[in-house]
Amino acid sequence: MDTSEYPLCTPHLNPHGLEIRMHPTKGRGVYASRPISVGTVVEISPVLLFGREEYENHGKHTLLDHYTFVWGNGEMALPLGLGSLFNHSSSPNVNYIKKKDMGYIEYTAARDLHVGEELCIFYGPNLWFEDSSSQQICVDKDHGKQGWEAIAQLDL
Ligand SMILES: C[S@@+](CC[C@H](N)C(=O)[O-])C[C@H]1O[C@@H](n2cnc3c(N)ncnc32)[C@H](O)[C@@H]1O
Repeated sequence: MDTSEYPLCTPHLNPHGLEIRMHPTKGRGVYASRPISVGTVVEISPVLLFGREEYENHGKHTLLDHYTFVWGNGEMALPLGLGSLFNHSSSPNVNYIKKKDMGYIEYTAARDLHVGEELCIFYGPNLWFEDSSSQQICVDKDHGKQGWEAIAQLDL
């Protein structure tokens, strides 16, 4: 994914001082500028929903496919706000829960977070890119069928 056109740091208003910064290999990511305690709700992202047909015929053939979460019943959800910018970690420091009835995703600190630390979520076991945080090579050649869909299996 080419993120070279983005600035190194993007202004963002967040009550916990989260910042959007450019990581050398992962692209943009979300970082703590202040200490954050375990259990803090760090972000609430309303979602933009795509129906099964629209996503199958259009969305999944675009950049959207790097950002959408499986929502259920064939629907896919694009988090608006910081929710689209959390990178993946196999040992995430942020948990999330899909509030399907309310149409948003809530992200919570899984442990105490330190200044300068990147906030990451777990995308699932089937990645479509090389995970540069763990140095593990884990490329799914058929990510259109898996990738984010693995998150639905976890469905917190
Ligand atoms: C939801 S986006 C996250 C925000 C993205 N970094 C950006 O700048 O728009 C998912 C994409 O970020 C990149 N990414 C996320 N986690 C990564 C990781 N651990 N290692 C390498 N790339 C990662 C991959 O290109 C992936 O398709």
